[in-house]
Amino acid sequence: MKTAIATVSIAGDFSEKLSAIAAAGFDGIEIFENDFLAFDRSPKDVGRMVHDHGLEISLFQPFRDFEGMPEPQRSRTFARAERKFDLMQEMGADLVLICSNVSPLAQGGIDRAAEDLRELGDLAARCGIRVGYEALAWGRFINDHRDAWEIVRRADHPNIGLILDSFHTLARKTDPDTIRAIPGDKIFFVQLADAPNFDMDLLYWSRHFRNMPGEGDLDVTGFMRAVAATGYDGVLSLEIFNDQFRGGSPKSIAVDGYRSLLFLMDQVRRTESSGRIIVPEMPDRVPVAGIEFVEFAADRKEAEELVTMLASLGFRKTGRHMSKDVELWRQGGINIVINTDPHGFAHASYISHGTNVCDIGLKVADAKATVSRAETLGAKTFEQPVGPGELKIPAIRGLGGSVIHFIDDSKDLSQVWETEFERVEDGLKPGDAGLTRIDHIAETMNYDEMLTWLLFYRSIFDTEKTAMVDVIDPAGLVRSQAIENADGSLRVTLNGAENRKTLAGHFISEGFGSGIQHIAFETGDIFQTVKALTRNGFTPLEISPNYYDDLDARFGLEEDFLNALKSSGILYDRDGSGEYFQLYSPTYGEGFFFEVVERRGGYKGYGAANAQFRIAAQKRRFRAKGTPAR
Ligand SMILES: O=C(O)c1ccc(O)c(O)c1
Ligand SMILES: [Mg+2]
Repeated sequence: MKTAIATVSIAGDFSEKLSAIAAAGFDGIEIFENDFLAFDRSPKDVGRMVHDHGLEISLFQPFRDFEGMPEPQRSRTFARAERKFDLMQEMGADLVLICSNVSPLAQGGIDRAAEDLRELGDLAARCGIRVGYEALAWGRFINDHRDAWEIVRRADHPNIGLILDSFHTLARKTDPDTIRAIPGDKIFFVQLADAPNFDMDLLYWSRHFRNMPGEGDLDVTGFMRAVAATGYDGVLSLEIFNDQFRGGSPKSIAVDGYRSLLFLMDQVRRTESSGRIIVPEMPDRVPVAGIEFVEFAADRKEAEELVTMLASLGFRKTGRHMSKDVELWRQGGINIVINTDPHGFAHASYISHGTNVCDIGLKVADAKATVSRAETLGAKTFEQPVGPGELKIPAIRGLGGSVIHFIDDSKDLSQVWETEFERVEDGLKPGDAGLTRIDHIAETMNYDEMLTWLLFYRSIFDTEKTAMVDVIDPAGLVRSQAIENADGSLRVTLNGAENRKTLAGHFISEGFGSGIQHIAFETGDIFQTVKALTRNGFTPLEISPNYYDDLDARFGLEEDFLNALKSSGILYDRDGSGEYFQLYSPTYGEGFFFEVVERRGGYKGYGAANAQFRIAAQKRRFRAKGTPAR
C-alpha cells in the first residue's frame, strides 16, 4: 500500500508540511496547486525538495472547470492544461486531478465531456502524464462517481482514468458498492476523507469539516472495501480540508493521518479478503475487559488530602508496595494506586502536573499483542527500570504524557497485586459505600486535541464513539464525546475545552496539560451509598434547589423520591431505556473530582443534561472557598 496526503490537509508553509508528512511515514504527497503558487521556489526546486524528503509527488491538483466548455473558453482551457503539464514535468509529477466543472459556462452532456477528455488524453500522453477525473459532489453537471466513470469509460483513452474521493460519494449518500463494478486499473487515484454528520451545504461541509477516516461519521470503511474489491492497488491519499487542522500542529495532524490510514486498511483487510491492498500485520482491535487500576502521582503531603477523600468514599488501604512508596486503596472491584515515591515516572509526572492521575491499567486478553497493535499504529511504548520484586508490565503513552498499562490473565500479570504489594490493615473504620467498579473516566483536553484522542482509542481498542454533546460552562463551551465498548466495561469521556476560563480549561492550564479530570464510580444503590458516605463524613456537592423544581416539572416525580434526590445532592436523568443517578465530590486541587453513579435499566448516557448544573455548583463552591472567581 502506498500512502499519500494532500498538502492542504496540514498547517505550515510548504517545507514544514513536507517535513511533517515525511516524518509520519507517508510515501507521497498531493500538491495542492495553491500551496505551490504561494511558495517561492521553482517547480524544479519543489520536485527536488519532495524527493529529498524521501517522498514522491503522487498527484498534482486541482485542474478546474475543464470539460464541456464552449468556445472560446474551450481553447483557453486546453492551453491552460498544456501550461500545467509543462509545470508538472519540471516538478516530476505525472498524475493530475481534474475536478468536475462548476462553471456557469459549462455545458452538459456525457459525450461532450468524454470527447474533451479523450482529446486531453492525447496531449497528456505526449507529456508522459496521466489525467484523473473526479466528480465533485457539487459539480454543475457531474456530481456522482457513476457519471464520472461513464465519461472516463467513453473517453476510452489509456491516459484518462477515474479519481474517487470518499467524501463526494458518501456525502451525497451514493451507495459505495456501485464502485465494485469499475475496473481497478481505470481507477487512477483514491482520496479518502471522513466528516461529521452535518446537514449542510455540500461545498461548505467539504471545505471546512472533513476529517481523518475514523474521526467522523461517514462509512469510509464501506467505501474502501468497495475500492479494494475492484483490485485497485494504487495510492491511498488523505485529502482533508479542515479549519482546525489548518491551524493545528503539522506533526500531530500528519501522525493522526497516517494512523487513520493504517486503521482503515486493517479494518478493510479483515472484511474484504479479495482486496490487494497490503498493510503491515497487526493484531485486531483490542477488546478491553475493564479498568484494572488508576494511579495517582502525588507527594506525601498532597496525598493526605486525597486519601482523606478516598476514605470518605469508602475506600480502604489494603496494600503497600514491596519496595516503593506506593499504596493500594480498594473498594469493590476498584483499585486505586497512590504513588508518592520520589523516583520514577510517577514522580516526574507529579513534578510537572502536580497531583494527578498519571497511569491507568486496562484489562485485556493479551497485553503484549495490545502494545504491538498500538505500536504499529504509531503509539509510543513506555518502559521504566523494573525494581526488585516488580513485574514488567507492557505499557504505552496516553493522553498528556500519561501511561496506560495492560494487564492480562497470564500467570505473572494476573498476580500483580499479590506479587508487588504486601497486605496491610489501615486501622480505619469507614464503611464500604457499595462502590463496585469504575463506570467511566473523564479526560479533559484542548478542543483541538479531541480528534487525535478519539482516533487513538478507536484505532487501538474495540470501541465506538457516541455523538458529541455540548456542555455549557458559565465561561464557555466544552464539547464532550464518549468512547466506549459494547458491554460498557470501558468508558472514557473526552472533554474538549475551547478556553481557559471554563472549569475544564482551568484544569488544563493549571495542571500544565491534558489529563483525567474526574473518575466516576458505579454503585448498585445510590441511596444506600449516600447513607454510607454521610457516615464517613463525605460532603457531596450542593446542587441548586431550582434544578429539582425543574426535574419535577419534567418527569413528574414522586414527592419522596424527589426529596431524597434533593437532600442528597443527587442529579437525575432518564432516557428511553433507563435511569441515571449522579453524585459529585467537591473539587480537589485545580478542579479534579470524583463522581458516583448508578445506572438503572439500560441507561446509556452520561447525564449530559445535568453537566451545566454540576459545573455551576462547582464554580460556586470554588468561590465560597475564597478561591478567585473562575
Ligand atoms: O473543494 C474543492 O474545490 C476540491 C478540489 C479538489 C478535490 O479533489 C476535492 O475533493 C475538492
Ligand atoms: Mg477530492
